[in-house]
Amino acid sequence: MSYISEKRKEELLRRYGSKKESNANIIGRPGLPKGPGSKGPGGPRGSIGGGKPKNAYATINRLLAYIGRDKVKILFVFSCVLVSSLASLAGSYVLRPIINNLVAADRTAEEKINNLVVGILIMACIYMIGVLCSYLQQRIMIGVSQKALIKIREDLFGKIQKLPVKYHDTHTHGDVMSRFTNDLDSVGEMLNNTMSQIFSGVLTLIGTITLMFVTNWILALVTIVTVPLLVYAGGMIGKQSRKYFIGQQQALGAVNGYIEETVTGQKVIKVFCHEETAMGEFEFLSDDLRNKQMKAQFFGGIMGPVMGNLSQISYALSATIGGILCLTKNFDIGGLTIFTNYSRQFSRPISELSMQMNTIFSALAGAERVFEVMDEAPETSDQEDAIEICAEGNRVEGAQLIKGEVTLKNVTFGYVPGKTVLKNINVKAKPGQKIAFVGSTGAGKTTITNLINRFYEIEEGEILIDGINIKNIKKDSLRRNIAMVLQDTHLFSGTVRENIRYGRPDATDEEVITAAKIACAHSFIERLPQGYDTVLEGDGANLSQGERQLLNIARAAISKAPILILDEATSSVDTRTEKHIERGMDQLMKNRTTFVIAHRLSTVRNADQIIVLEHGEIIEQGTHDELIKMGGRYYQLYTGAIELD
Ligand SMILES: Nc1ncnc2c1ncn2[C@@H]1O[C@H](COP(=O)(O)OP(=O)(O)OP(=O)(O)O)[C@@H](O)[C@H]1O
Repeated sequence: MSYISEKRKEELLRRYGSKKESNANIIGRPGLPKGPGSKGPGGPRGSIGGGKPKNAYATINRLLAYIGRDKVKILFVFSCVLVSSLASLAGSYVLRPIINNLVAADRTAEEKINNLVVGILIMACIYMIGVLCSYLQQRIMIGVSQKALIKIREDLFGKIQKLPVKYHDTHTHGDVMSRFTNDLDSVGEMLNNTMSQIFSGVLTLIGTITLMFVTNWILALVTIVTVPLLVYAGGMIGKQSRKYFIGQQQALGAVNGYIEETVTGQKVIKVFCHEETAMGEFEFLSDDLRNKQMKAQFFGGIMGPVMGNLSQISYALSATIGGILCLTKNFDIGGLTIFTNYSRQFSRPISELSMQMNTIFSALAGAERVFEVMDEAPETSDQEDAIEICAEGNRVEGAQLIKGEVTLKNVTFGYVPGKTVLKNINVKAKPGQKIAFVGSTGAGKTTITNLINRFYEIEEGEILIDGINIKNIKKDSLRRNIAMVLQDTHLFSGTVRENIRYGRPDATDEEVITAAKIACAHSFIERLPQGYDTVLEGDGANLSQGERQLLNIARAAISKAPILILDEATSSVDTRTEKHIERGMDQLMKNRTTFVIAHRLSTVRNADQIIVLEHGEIIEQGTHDELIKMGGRYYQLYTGAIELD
């Protein structure tokens, strides 16, 4: 194992442990072992931070609202829990007359056997009813909780679709994913088992104590003395196991986060020969997980034995005092037998409830994280009088026809308050014109395009399309009229044809091919094994970066939007291909108002206007020839006197 400094160790734990909570879900997550008699699938599996929920009461109410949609079924489930808990208590209670009958001196052997058979049959019936109710309760509850969970998942997914781009820009994918996986999992586990287990536990506890008092109040008082001890021990062990369980989940998150990063970064690791370092760091994180896991599993595992042993104290006490009462106070043997049974049983619900606290806490914390997303402000909704727009080639009834003139008037914008990214931007693009933005990295080029399609709202200035403020246009309609080719090429799982058609779902097969031809993608698609029907895997991993980009261009080409935004659209195709698709691009841009962002200045030479941005401000503006004549920044960039940095 290669040497890892203490500082790096701390860094690994901090960085990966808190980074991607979702990662805890990549590889199986061990839960705590089952509590004694627990019906659940193990300990809590909440989110890593699964500490205490912040507002448990409100969260429970919201969860109940989801579950409460099936009121009748819930009522039935609780009735079943009630009957099965009573059956388990009554089953033991029947033992009393059976034993008393067996030890009675005034009965014949035949009478004893008859009574025994009847007693056993009654007992069997009671237990059968209990088993049936447990089965029904389990089946129905799973149905109800799964339905509630699906609804929560749908609501969450629906909300994600409505969140503004800003939300996705400020939250890691891992964080969003973890709400769908870890957090919803732990909520599901609680809904599946915990609710009915708590109810059954409380009922069994109350029932056992009541029957103990009914059987013999003196013995009951003796047994009750041990309750505080049981509650204290259960609480203490539960607290410890909760603490170590969170540590275990964090360590697991760290291991999985490290795996994810090294698997996705395999090429870079190989290029820089970091294999051994990666192995060493992984072993360190793995060891840390093992240590924390051992503690978590230990505390999870000792709950049952400790509670069991403590309940032996009350068992021994009640057996001794009960024996004395039998001899001196006419206490019946049957009564003593069932009492000792109850005193043995009675620690079970307490330890079960203590174990459930882990699941409940992590599930409520998970539910809170889910509801947190649901409560996020959605994208600003359209104004009531917002209008629809359409272009000549794609007329929509009732929509205002636009030609595609785009005007930015005194636009000032910042992503975060106090940090201005764009300062007083004024641009006027006439219909069909090509406007190019050039400038160094971080100058604000992409930001301008983010504002035109309202990914972000501007505070100062206005953006107009054919004189209409974009705030007065329905967002859907606005975006339908702006086609974009983004820097990051994203393709969906599906065929090449489906991916191109994403730009306009009602496009015909011929239109798909025409669009591909415009983007110069047709010839490479033809060479694919199934041509247009080739299925793309994992974001188009079976294509080259340039080919992916050509599909993105085809997707924009198929749309009939009058405004086009090309953000580094040809950056990932080689110069030869770029030359090749130039003609296609010209055709794509024909009759469309186009905004081009390009690092290669040769591609923007023929633009109607070139806008040079520096630190969010326009420093030069004009045609290529004008700017060259001016001999300023653009001239320097173009002649290579300075480079874009
Ligand atoms: N979502 C965001 N939140 C906060 N700041 C951002 C965000 N996106 C961009 N920025 C900042 O805004 C500034 C302009 O970014 P922008 O992406 O517009 O630059 P660009 O000119 O397109 O750069 P490049 O040529 O590298 O793509 C940068 O300083 C960047 O750090």
